[in-house]
Amino acid sequence: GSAATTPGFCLTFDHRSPGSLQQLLANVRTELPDYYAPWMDVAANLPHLIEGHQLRREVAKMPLLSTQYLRGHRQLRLARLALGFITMGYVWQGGSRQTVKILPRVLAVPYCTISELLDLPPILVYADCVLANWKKRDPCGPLNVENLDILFSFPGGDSNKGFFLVSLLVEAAAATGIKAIPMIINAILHHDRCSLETALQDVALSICKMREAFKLIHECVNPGAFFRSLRIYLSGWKDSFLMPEGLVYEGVWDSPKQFSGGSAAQSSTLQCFDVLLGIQHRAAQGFSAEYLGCMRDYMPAAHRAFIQTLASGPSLRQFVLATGDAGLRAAFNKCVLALVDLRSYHIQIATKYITIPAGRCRAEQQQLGGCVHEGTSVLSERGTGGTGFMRFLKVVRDTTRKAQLTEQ
Ligand code: HEM
Ligand SMILES: Brc1ccc(-c2csc3nccn23)cc1
Repeated sequence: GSAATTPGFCLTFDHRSPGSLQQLLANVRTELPDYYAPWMDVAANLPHLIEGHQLRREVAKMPLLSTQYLRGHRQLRLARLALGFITMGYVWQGGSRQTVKILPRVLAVPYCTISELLDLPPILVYADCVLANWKKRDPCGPLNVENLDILFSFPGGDSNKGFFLVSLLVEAAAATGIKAIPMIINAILHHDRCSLETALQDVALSICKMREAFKLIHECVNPGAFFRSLRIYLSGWKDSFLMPEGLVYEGVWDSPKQFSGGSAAQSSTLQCFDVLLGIQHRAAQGFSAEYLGCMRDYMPAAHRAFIQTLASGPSLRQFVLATGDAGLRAAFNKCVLALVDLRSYHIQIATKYITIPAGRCRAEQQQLGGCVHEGTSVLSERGTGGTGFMRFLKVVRDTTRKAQLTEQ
């Protein structure tokens, strides 16, 4: 791997290490030993079982399997992915009206055992359903929408696939920018302005490519399907009015536990670029600064460690300012502005896919007098037409914009 080696400060990419950022691109193994067929069959059939109201019956028939036959990081990630989808389906299959308060032991025991081994919370996270939920149709083919498929899905049809795969492609576009980070740290430690400027240009280009990949969302995700179905399943049970105590993990803990619903604040790449550029997000409308920080506990341990190491390393901002070099300042600001553009584009997407359908849904509600079930994930702002998360997204975008370096 590439490493910035100096006493006391070492940033490495070990392509072999589990959870490395490169793991995103390595083909996830799509099969486990047959012994785990009961999990894989239910997870692979989830939309059908949920729509047919058979999921609970299927889970009741499940044997309590041992996790000892899982070999290595990839199999643990795949087993966790399958159990995560089943768990979310099991809790939310009845919408917000009949939520489940107890996760049966045949799911809870192995799910918590594997989550403990992977140092991840026993709830579906971004690293599961975006980073590990894909396979190439043709293993030798390219990493693009035509040659990719997701492994597991919730009800909501192809919009699931679109949402998860487009997020994956945005992450994949970030890879070159992430790889430039050790070079940036190295260049700072060696006062090498030329290499630093080149590496910053790589980061800016990579973030522009992320925005390009983002455009695929329009042809791959249908707003209505997304808003109505998928987002409920990403909801969590922390500070949730639907599950005020949280979820009982039967056979694991005897009191209910709370865990946050899925959020892309769990994406390590955006948090890496924020830390690299010294962008600190402070409290914003309902989402406190620690919200972004807490979400690091919902990332793979290797990603969390990488961000921590980056945050404790030399400050790029201070270095660029100290040189007083206009070229470096310009290269730095190009990275910041690329991030602002990406977040602005993302806000347009969130408006099209949540705020507008939410408004339409509320109008229907008023006519029908009924009340559509609302999840509790940030993707499904209750009743407020999404002002909560929208303000959060705008504050994060505006904080990014303020991070530009001005002439001292
Ligand atoms: C239909 C498409 C999408 C919708 C409706 C959507 C909606 C949202 C919402 C509501 C939030 C704020 C709450 C939260 O963290 O979950 C959010 C955050 C976020 N989303 Fe998405 N999103 C979409 C696609 C994407 C894609 C493709 C990416 C690419 C990686 C992405 C990256 C992020 C990031 C990084 C955050 C955290 C806030 C930030 O760092 O700016 N989103 N999104
Ligand atoms: Br779990 C889970 C967590 C996050 C996401 C996701 C991918 S892109 C995006 N913006 C907001 C959320 N989000 C999907 C599943």
